[in-house]
Order: sequence, then C-alpha cells, then structure tokens
Amino acid sequence: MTTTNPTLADLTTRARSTRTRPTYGHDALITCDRLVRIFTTDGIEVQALQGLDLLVREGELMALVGASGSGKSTLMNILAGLDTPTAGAARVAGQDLLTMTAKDRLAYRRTTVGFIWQQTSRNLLPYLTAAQNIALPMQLAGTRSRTSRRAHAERALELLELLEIPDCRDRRPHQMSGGQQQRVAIAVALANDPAVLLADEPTGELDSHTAEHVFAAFRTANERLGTTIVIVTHDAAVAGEVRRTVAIRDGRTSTEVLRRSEVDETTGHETVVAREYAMLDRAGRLQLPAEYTEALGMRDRVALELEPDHIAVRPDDSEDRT
Ligand SMILES: Nc1ncnc2c1ncn2[C@@H]1O[C@H](COP(=O)(O)OP(=O)(O)OP(=O)(O)O)[C@@H](O)[C@H]1O
Repeated sequence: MTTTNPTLADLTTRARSTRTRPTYGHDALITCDRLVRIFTTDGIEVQALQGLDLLVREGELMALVGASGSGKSTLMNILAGLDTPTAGAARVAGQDLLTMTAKDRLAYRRTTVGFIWQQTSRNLLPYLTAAQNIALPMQLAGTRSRTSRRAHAERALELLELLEIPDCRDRRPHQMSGGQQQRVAIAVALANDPAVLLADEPTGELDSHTAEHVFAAFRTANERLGTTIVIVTHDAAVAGEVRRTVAIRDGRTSTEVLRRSEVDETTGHETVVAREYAMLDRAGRLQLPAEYTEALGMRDRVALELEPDHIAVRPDDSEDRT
C-alpha cells in the first residue's frame, strides 16, 4: 500500500467534512452515547451500563427487553432524571442529562418526562382521587389559581376519557382494579404533556387480559398525543406488539427486532414480518447472539471475510488454534 502525504487542500477538505458531518443522534429525541454507569458498594464495582448506545426517534413506541440484571432499570432511571451516568452522554428532548443543574433536573422530571412504575401502589397517592392524582403534577409545575384549578380538572377528565376510564374520576386507588390504576398512572404521567413516557414493567403485576388494556392505553397516548414511549418489559405479548424491540445484554444494546406489516397483494391479508438486527457501534464492535456463537462453537477468535454484499464470520480454523 502506498501512502502519500496529504496536501493542505486535502486537510482543509477533511476538516470541513468532519465539521459538517451530523453528530451521532442529532435527529433523535433520546440519545444515549457510550453510556456507562458504575455502582460501587462495599468497595465492589458493578458496571450496570458498559457503553450503551441507543437512539429513539420522536413519536416511537418501543420496548426494551433483557435478562434480569442486564441494566434496563439503570437506563430508565437515568432517562427519568433520577440517576446520573458515570460517563458517556445522554440527551432527551435537547436536554443534556449529565450537565443539568438540580433546578433543570426538577423541571425536566416535572415536564419533559412522565414515569410509570411496575408497582401500581408507587404510581398514585392513595388518599387522592384519580382526578386529584392527575391534577397534582399540573399544580406542582404551574400556578394554583381558581381558573387553573378548573383547567386542571378539565384536563384530568380529558385524559381519563382518552384512556377510557372516565368512571374512575372520583375514585381513590383502592376503589380501582390494578389495570385501572395503571391507566390512571399513565394519565398522571401525561398530565404535563411530556415529550417522553418511560415505563418500567408497567404490566408486571397484571394478568394478561388486563395487561392488554394497559398496553392499549400506551398505544392511544402514542397515536393520539404523539408521545414517544419507551417500555421496559418481560411480557412477550407487549414486546411483540411494538414496531421496535431493543434487547440489552450486559449493559449494552445487543440486538433489535423491527416489525412491519405486509399486505399480500392477492389475498389482501396483512401479516407482521419481524426481522432481527445486531447493533454495530461506532468502533465497529458487534455483539453476536450467544445462540449463534454457541451453535458454531465460536469463541475468542473468529475468521472474517469481506464479501461483495456481506461480511462472513466463521469459526477459527487457523492451525495454531488451541
Ligand atoms: N443502586 C445500586 N447499587 C449497586 N448495584 C446496583 C444498583 N442498581 C443496580 N445495580 C446492579 O446493576 C446491574 C443492573 O441492574 P438493573 O436493575 O439495571 O437490571 P435490570 O435489567 O433492570 O434487572 P431486572 O429485570 O431484574 O429489574 C445489576 O447487577 C444490579 O445488581
């Protein structure tokens, strides 16, 4: 290979192209860039997030899945503004989650994101009615005048109607079913019209039929209000209902399943086609699914070949293989 010294004109062109190249995630609503979160307890370090990359576009409804301990809740707590990463970058709706002041963080939690927890009891105040629970975040974010109180009550009813639970307006949490409580929790989270709804196992305590109703409420919020929604779930039914499911493994995004509808031209039948992708990070790192590498006995070192339209990855067949 011959190398030539670049001319000044080459360097100028290169510098200009670097400057004009869009930054990673410039058009995403949520950008996680090499996110790291290390917890230290009793001198032992746990790397909960190990350089996680994730982009979520405005208007998406997506699911995050992964084994217990893979880092899902850690990521959600960071995106919710409840925890700060050790390193890397995280931006949501134009706000930098690492450099935010305490005051910005509070405003962020009140107006930019809405959060729904798995435990129904954690989402609502037990001594307030559904309408009062929904009005509370509006009161905390704004004024408490008589006109605003009327506006808050109207907005509460509007949200309860949208999520098909207007009957719950004057009921306290113990007078509602688990599914109704979670739908009210979604209304509470939507009260200040956030850009993003984050939900950590929102259907974890519910039976599958009730879970379907709760998931339908998320879909309504996404379709009717345009809210971007990220749901952490173990529920295969929920994960199978969204267009995009991202899997987290060992603190990194590993694979992604995209689903799209296809209509058969002759029969008119609509089927959902799902395809799995692996994530390639900017350093060129790729995490191969364990079942693929195990099936071919791949470990430590693999052979790579660049083909015209793909890269072949084969088990190590070198002579000094041990
Ligand atoms: N506050 C903390 N202090 C110490 N270690 C923590 C803390 N929070 C999480 N971890 C550790 O970080 C790793 C990731 O945990 P995390 O709760 O994010 O996983 P998860 O994917 O949400 O799991 P699950 O599905 O069981 O909720 C685990 O090893 C966990 O023990």
